[in-house]
Amino acid sequence: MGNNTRPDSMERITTKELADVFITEQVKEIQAQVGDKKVLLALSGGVDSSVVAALLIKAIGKQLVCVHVNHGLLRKGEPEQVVEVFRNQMDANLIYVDAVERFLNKLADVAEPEKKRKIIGAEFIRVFEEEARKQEGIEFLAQGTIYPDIIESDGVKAHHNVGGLPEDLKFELVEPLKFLYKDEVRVVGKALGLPDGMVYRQPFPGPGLGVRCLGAITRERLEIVRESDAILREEFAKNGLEGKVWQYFTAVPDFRSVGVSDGERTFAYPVILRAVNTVDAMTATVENVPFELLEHITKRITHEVTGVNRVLYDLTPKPCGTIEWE
Ligand SMILES: Nc1ncnc2c1ncn2[C@@H]1O[C@H](COP(=O)(O)OP(=O)(O)OP(=O)(O)O)[C@@H](O)[C@H]1O
Repeated sequence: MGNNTRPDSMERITTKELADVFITEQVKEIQAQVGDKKVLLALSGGVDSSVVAALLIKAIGKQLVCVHVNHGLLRKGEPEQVVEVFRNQMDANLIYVDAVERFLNKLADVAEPEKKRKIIGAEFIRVFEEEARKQEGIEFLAQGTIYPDIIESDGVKAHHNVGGLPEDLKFELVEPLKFLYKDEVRVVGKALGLPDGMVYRQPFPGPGLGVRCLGAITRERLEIVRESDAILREEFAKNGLEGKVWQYFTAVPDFRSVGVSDGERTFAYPVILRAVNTVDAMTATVENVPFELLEHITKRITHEVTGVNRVLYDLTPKPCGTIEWE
């Protein structure tokens, strides 16, 4: 597994120049490690795996096989962005797996949050394993392990990422970011030419929108979560809150309430807005979003998203709430 301690001499990567030096070094190391063999990577479109992908494309081009799984729980526009950036712009070897039906069928009628998370995690490994078995001659698995992942696991565990693959698919690991902190990963990503929307993306839970579509997931409510989240993100970006607020999203409960629209009774879902700031995710405070902006977002969501008749703003800090609802 190699050494897992960041060398004391390693300078913090804060500028493009430092990032370029890191990239040049890593390209050489990756080429030396991999030779002419093939490398597999699960590419979520999140910062870590995207930066690993861009680095490996630079080092070994089409010897890298990226697998992106659309499990139906990604944010609006995300799968399309992965295809656009990696397949169209970087000419990567990208396998796009449409597994939406498969995941949603498995999740039907499952309301318990931990059970939902387990199903999503297990199904992800199964889909990834199937794709891995279709490939010939893979010898390496690239992972977006970063230094906090190693610190959190005391350097003992190889990593949380695509752990869980069966024994016969235990490839040698390629982990070029394993000594970097998140801010350094972003600087490297920018130097590699990844779009800002990818490099500065806010944290997104592994099970995706699945834990924001509260209770048993339905296609109707999942669409409400996705569309309302897109409106919230658009408005935060327009109003200078993107990059300022640590995390913001919408959640949709599994009950409806009575409302009125054009003189007619409605019976529709509420959308909960959440916007929080934190340093270490152990505690969090609620962002003081201007009231007029909350009103504007409420108006847009209730007018533009079908099946919604109320919008609520979650004022709960952590503790006693958690950041996510499930
Ligand atoms: N939909 C997906 N398609 C392909 N790979 C995925 C997908 N979701 C997660 N992964 C893989 O699992 C890893 C861990 O996912 P997790 O959601 O915990 O994000 P992370 O550790 O913040 O990494 P990232 O920033 O790359 O998303 C990712 O780095 C990626 O390799």
